[in-house]
Amino acid sequence: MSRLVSSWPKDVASPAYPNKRQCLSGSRSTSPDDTIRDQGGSSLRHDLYMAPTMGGQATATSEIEEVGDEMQQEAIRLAKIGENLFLTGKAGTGKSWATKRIVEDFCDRNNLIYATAPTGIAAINVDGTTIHSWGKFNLGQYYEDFMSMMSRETRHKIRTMDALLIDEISMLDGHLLDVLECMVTIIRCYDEVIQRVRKIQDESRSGNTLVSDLMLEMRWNSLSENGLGDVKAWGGLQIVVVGDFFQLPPVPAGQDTLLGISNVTELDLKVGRQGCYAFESRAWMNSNFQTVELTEVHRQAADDGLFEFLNDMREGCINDLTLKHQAVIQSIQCPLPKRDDGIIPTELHSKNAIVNLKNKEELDRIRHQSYHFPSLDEVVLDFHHCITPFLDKHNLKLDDLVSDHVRMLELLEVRNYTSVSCMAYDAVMSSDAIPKYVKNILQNDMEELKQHCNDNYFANECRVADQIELKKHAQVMLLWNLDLNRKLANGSRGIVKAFFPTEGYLYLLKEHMKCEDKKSADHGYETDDMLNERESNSDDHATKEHHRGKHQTYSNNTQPNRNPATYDFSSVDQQIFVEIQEEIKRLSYDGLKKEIQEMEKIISSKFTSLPYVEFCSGTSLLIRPQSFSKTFRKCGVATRWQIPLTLAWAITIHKSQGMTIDLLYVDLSHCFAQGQAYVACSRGRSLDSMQVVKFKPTEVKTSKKVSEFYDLLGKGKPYTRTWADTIEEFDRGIREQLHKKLDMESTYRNYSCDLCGRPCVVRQIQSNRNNNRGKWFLSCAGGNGRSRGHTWKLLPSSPPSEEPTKDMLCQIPKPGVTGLKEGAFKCKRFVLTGVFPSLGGGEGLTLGKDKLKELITSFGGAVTSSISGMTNFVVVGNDPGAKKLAEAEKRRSAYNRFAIPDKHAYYG
Ligand SMILES: Nc1ncnc2c1ncn2[C@@H]1O[C@H](COP(=O)(O)OP(=O)(O)OP(=O)(O)O)[C@@H](O)[C@H]1O
Repeated sequence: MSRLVSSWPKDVASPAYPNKRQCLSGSRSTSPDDTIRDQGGSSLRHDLYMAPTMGGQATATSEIEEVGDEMQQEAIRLAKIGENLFLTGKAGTGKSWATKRIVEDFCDRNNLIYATAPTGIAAINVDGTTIHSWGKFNLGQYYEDFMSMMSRETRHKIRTMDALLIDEISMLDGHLLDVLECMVTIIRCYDEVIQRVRKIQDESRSGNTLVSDLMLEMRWNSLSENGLGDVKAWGGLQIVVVGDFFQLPPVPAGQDTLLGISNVTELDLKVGRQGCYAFESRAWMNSNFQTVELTEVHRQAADDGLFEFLNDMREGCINDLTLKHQAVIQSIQCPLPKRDDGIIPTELHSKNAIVNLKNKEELDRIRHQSYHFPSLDEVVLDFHHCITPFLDKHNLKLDDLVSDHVRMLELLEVRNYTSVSCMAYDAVMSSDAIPKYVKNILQNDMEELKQHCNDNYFANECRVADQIELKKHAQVMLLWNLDLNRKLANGSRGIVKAFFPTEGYLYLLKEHMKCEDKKSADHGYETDDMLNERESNSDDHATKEHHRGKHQTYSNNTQPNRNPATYDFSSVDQQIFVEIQEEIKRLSYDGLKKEIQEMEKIISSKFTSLPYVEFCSGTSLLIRPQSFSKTFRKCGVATRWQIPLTLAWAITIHKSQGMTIDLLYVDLSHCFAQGQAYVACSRGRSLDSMQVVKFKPTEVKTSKKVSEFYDLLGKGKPYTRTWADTIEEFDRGIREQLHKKLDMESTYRNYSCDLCGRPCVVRQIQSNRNNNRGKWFLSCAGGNGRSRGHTWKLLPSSPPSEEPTKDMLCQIPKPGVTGLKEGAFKCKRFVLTGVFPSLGGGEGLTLGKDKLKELITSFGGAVTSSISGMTNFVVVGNDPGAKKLAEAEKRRSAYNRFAIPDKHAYYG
C-alpha cells in the first residue's frame, strides 16, 4: 500500500483556470421569475433560500477549474492506469471534485465505471446511484438470502463493468463491503465457484448459521484451500473508494431482537450488530489500495485560520486550546449580520427534534393555509416465525383461516388498508380452531412488539414524523430516494408549490389507465379490465381467487367505488394540472397499475390532498405517502405510511455531509456521533460566513480507531483489526447483558407490587428519552405500571450483594407535602417533560418525575405520557423534550384534532 502526500503548499491559492465545463451536480440560478410574489413579506426570502444548497451542493460554478491540483491529478492518473485507489483527505480538499473527473475520464475512454455511495444524497453528489440499488440487492440488516442478490441483470453488469467507485466510504459498513466483495468475486468467477456455493447453501439450510456468513468464511478459507486462492479480490474488478473516515461513521445496526417474543432464541441475537468501518473489512486488506491524500484546501480558501482549526478538530486536537484556536472560536461565535437580500443562513443541528422546532418556527411565519398529514402506523407480527409453529402443531392451514376471514370482511364491506399479515393475525385470533393458550401467547407477542415499536421505532427512530404540517411555499426536503436520475433522493431540497386533491390524482391515473387499456385492446391484447370481466362472469370463485392472488383481491375488492365519471378540477391551477398529467404519462403500464393500487390504499385512510413540490433539480412532482418500515428479525415489521417530506429551513448534520454551504449557522448542542461536530463546521467556507453556537471543545468526538488507522497509513502499515473482532466484542456485550438480566431477575424475584401485591418483573428501558436507555427498572407484572400507581422503580445498575429490601430501592415521598387541597387537580390531565432535579431527578433520571407524578395523582390529577387535546397542563423541567414542547406549542395554536388509529393499526 503506498501513500502519496501533496507537495502543494497550503497557503498558495490554486491558479484560476477558466470555467469550460459546468459543474456536474449543477446549480440552477434563481431567475427573477422564480421569485414568489403573492405571499407578502417573507416570500422573497423563502424562495431565495433555496439557492445556496441546490442539489446538496452550494458550489459556485464560476470557481470550478478544468484542471485539479497536483494530488487530484495524481488520483485521476492512478485511476486511469487501473490501480485500486483510496482517495482521502480533509473535508473540502476536493475529493468529490476529483471523483467526478475520474468518472468523466472513464466515460471519455468508453470504460464502464459505476459511481455509487451509501446514501442517496451522496450518490447524487457524484451523479451516481446508491450502493444498494447498484447491487440490486435487498440486504436489510442481516444478509440472509445471499443467492437472491445475483439476478441475471446484476451478474451481467458486474461481469462487464471496468470499475466500481464508492464515495463517502466512511459511511459504508465494513461487513457490507466484505459481502459486496464476495458477491462481485463470485459473479466474476461464477463458473469456478457456483457449485461450491450451492453446496454451502444446502449445508446452511440444515444448520443455523447465516448463508452469507458461511459464504464469507468460505471466500477467505475453504475456497483458497480448494485451489481458488488465486482468485483476486473483487474478482479483478478495479475499485476506487473515496472519503474521509474522520467524518460520519456507518450507522450501527442495533440489537433489535432483545424482545421477549416467543420462539426467539439467543442465537437470533447474534445477527444484531454494530456498524464497523470499511477499513476493518477483509476486502479492504486484500484490495491493495494506492492511497492518495488530498491536502490542499478548496472550500475554505480564505486565509483566516479556519482550515487549520478544522484540521485540529478533525483529529481531536482541540482539548488544549491555543491562542489561534481561541481566536477562531471567538470569531465563529459572533452572530451573522442580517442581509439586505433576505437570504437567511442554512441551519445545522445535531438532532431531528431541534431541527423540527426551528422549522416549525419558520413555517408559522408563512401566512398560507396549513395542511396536516397524520401518518398511518402499523405493526405486524412475523407470521412465519410466531404463528406457523402453532398452526403446524394443530394441523391447521393459515390459508383456510385467512380466506374465511377475508370473505367475512368483504361481506361487511370493511374498508381498511392493512396487510395480509394483519388479516392473518385477526383470523387466527378470531378462529375457534386455535386454542386459547396459543392466542394468549400471540397476543403477548403482539403487545410486546407494539410496545417496542411505539417506544422506539415510531417515537424516535423512524425518520419521518407522525404528524406533518405543510403550507404553500414551505421549504422541504425529500426523505425518500424517488428517482436518482432526476436527482430526487433522500436529502433533495424543494419548495411546496401547491396541494392537489388525492381523489383527483387517482381519477387522472384511472383515466390514463383507461386510455392505455384501450390502446392495448386496439392492438388485440387482453387488458386487466377485460380479465376482471371474464372472471366475474365465471361461477368458479375459488378459481378466481387463486388466479388473482389473495392480497390483490383483498385490497381491490374492499374499496368503495372510486370511479367517478368526472372530477371537478376547477380549483386546481391549470399549469400544475398539466404538469401532473405529463408526469402520469411518464409511468410505465406496471408503474401506473402499482400507483393506482397504492393510491387506493392511501385514499382509504387520511391523505385527502398531496403536496406538489418543485425541487432544486428543476423537477416538480406530486408527493404521495411511502412506507417507512423496520423489520425486527423473527418478530415482525413496523411500518409508517407518511408523505416522505420534512421541513428544511434547518437540517440535521447527518444530512449535510458532502455539502458546501455559503451561509451557515451551526448549533453543536447534543452532538452524539464521532466526527459530527467536524462535519458540521467544515461545511462553511469562511469565518465571516458562518456562526457556530454551543461549541464545547470537549464535545468534539473523534474515533480512536480512525486515528489509529490514519497513523498506520502514514507509516505505510496495514490496519489488521477486522469487523469480526468488532462483532465478537458486540456478541460478548450482548451475552454479558443477558447474564446481567438473569442476575437481576434472580435478585429481585421476591419483590411484589406495592399496590396490587402481584409479582414484579425486572426490565430494561428501551427508549433513549432522557438518556435512560439500558437502565434497569422493577415494575408490576400485572398493572399498567406507573400511570396507575403500580410499582415502577429504577434499580441500581448492578444487583446489590445481599438480598434487597424495600429501603434499598428508590423511595418516593408520601403525598401531602404541599399546601394544596385534596382533589385540587381533579379531572385535570398533566404531561411532564424534562428532568426535575429539585425532586431528586438528575442526569436524565426519571426519579424526580416519578415523585411529581405521585404528587399530582395524590391530588386527583392524571398524568399522561403524550400531549393530546385533553391535556390541561404541560409541566416543563430541565432539558425538556423538544418534540413535546413543539406539540404543546402546536396545541396552543388551537390545533385540537385526534388522529384516530385504524382498527388494524395496532398503534397507541
Ligand atoms: N481543483 C479545484 N478547483 C477549484 N475548486 C475546487 C477544486 N476542487 C474542489 N473545489 C471546490 O471546493 C469545494 C469542496 O470540494 P469537494 O466538495 O469536492 O470537497 P470534499 O473533499 O469532497 O469535501 P467533503 O469531504 O466535505 O465532502 C467545492 O465547492 C468544489 O467545487
